[in-house]
Amino acid sequence: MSNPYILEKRVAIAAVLRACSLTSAVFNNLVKGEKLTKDDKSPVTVGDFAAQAVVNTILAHSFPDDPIVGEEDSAELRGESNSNIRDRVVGLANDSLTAKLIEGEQPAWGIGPSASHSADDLLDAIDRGNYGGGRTGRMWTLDPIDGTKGFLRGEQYAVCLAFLVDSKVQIGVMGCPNLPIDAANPDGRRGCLFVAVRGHGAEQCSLSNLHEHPIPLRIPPYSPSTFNLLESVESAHSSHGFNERVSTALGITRQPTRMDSQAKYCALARGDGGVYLRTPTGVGYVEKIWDHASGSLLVEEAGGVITDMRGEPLDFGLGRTLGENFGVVAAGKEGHAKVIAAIKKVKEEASK
Ligand SMILES: Nc1ncnc2c1ncn2[C@@H]1O[C@H](COP(=O)(O)OS(=O)(=O)O)[C@@H](OP(=O)(O)O)[C@H]1O
Ligand SMILES: [Mg+2]
Ligand SMILES: [Mg+2]
Ligand SMILES: [Mg+2]
Repeated sequence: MSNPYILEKRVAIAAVLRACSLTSAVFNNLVKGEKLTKDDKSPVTVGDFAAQAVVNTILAHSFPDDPIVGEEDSAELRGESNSNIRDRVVGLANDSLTAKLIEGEQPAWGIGPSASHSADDLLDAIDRGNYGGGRTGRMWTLDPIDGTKGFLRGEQYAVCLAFLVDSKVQIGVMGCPNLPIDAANPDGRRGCLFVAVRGHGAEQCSLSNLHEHPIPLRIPPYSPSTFNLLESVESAHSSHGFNERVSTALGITRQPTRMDSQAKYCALARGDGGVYLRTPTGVGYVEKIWDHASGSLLVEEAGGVITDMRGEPLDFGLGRTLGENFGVVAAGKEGHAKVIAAIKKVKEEASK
């Protein structure tokens, strides 16, 4: 069957590409004071706000009735005390939206030299991401910069956009500006785009040229000598201690790969690492749908399996969070079954 969501895919790719150019430019010119701290103490930069404004503006042009669950909102930008940050966000978003069209892009998508927007329009565009989520209908979810801490360190981050129908992810697009194109050549060229369409597979190509080196993604069969963990850099986001016990139970000898953001799902999908393992740190944090939606489809379309730590499917239909899931395990089929069994064993030992 052909992909029924061709336009959604093309628009999503255009939006993520523009957001990636924006975030790369922000990183190269980030100046002190362009970062805020949110109520949960996590950082947010002008790049996160501007990228959300750009993606949501583009989505609103093609799909005006589609709701969006986006990570950021504009409240902090509306106060006078942050007017310098607001001006910078507006400037960055307009630079991105008005950049010249590249092959395949359409002016009707709200982009191109005449697509400048007012500050109010762009703040409202950010707030189009305030949708509460839900079980039925069409919906998008966006993480304009996933791994903001990695972004600030100059390490891995990802612009992540997913399209869902009846709470099932149909399209996942992820831009990873700092990820090496060839995992075997970590010092080589960087910047990858990952695209997954349900029932139609997953592929990687270069961010700077979509026709360059498109590679279909397939998670390789389980192999004990190469299998290892992909885990968060931040120990507050995934329990490194629990993960280590799972690793020992599995007899893994390789060190874990610590990487920020959903770039971990991308690495897994191209066979660079064995299992994405995210285990709660015990602070009652509930995972957000935008942190996993696009990555989950990438893994599934690369032939893998993704569940929570109990083996339950991720439920994207409960609102803005994965309210009933506990941790995340994603791997090839055989590796996934082994990891779920190892988690069970570690938990049983801990409760003795
Ligand atoms: N306590 C806690 N537990 C679990 N997850 C949390 C927690 N706090 C934050 N977050 C979310 O983690 C997102 C960053 O993704 P990763 O953890 O995979 O990357 S990192 O290595 O930790 O940077 C990060 O996404 P961004 O805010 O988009 O960077 C958060 O949504
Ligand atoms: Mg995130
Ligand atoms: Mg984010
Ligand atoms: Mg954040």
